[in-house]
Amino acid sequence: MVTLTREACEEYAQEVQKLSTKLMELIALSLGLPENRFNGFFKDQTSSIRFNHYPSCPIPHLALGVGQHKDIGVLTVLAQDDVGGLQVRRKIDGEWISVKPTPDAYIVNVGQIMQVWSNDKYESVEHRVMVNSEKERFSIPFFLTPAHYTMVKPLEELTDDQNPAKYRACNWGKFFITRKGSNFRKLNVENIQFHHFRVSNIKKRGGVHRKIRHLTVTVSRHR
Ligand SMILES: O=C(O)CCC(=O)C(=O)O
Ligand SMILES: [Fe+2]
Repeated sequence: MVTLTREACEEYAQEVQKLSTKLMELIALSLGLPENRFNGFFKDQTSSIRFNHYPSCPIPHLALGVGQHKDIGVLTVLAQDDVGGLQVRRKIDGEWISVKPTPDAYIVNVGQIMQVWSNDKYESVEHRVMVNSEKERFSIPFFLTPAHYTMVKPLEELTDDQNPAKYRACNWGKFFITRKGSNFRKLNVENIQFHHFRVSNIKKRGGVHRKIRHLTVTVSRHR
């Protein structure tokens, strides 16, 4: 039995938000942008935290952990215990690769908004969670998402004639509401995705960009 107080959750949210701001500054620099380039998007951010509990199951492959998906936000900062179960999909062969839990480390997933902002320079990774046959598992993802009024589109500094925008603009608030409202209702229909806003028929020009899909960040935790 785990007891969480509101104060502990709020304090945790504030700290992980600060970490996310720092990560966004580093990502901005990695894209050749000013350190504070993303700050404005998060003034009225809609970020959220989820507390996941995965009970054990003697027949894990018949149990639903979390089905395959790509996170839709900007970044996900995931704290997990030492049980394991998170798997990422290797793009070249579609193989599911287990992410071994590293003590005192977060898993940072690139979300689809980051993919759009960077015009595919960063790429969101598909992942899923398998449950464990003996042990229950806990994880706490922090989903960094921008203000609801943000129009999500490739940053102008990262596009030009040689490298045109690969996505049309999309209002984050509307996208989120549409997705939430349709979730799990129509299992045979793909939920709204950012790739639906991809501009079709863009000719590939120039070289292949290096894709950055998955980061592991080690942080010291206050005990
Ligand atoms: O529990 C995990 O390791 C990941 C959960 C997840 O992918 C999600 O909540 O989006
Ligand atoms: Fe996820």
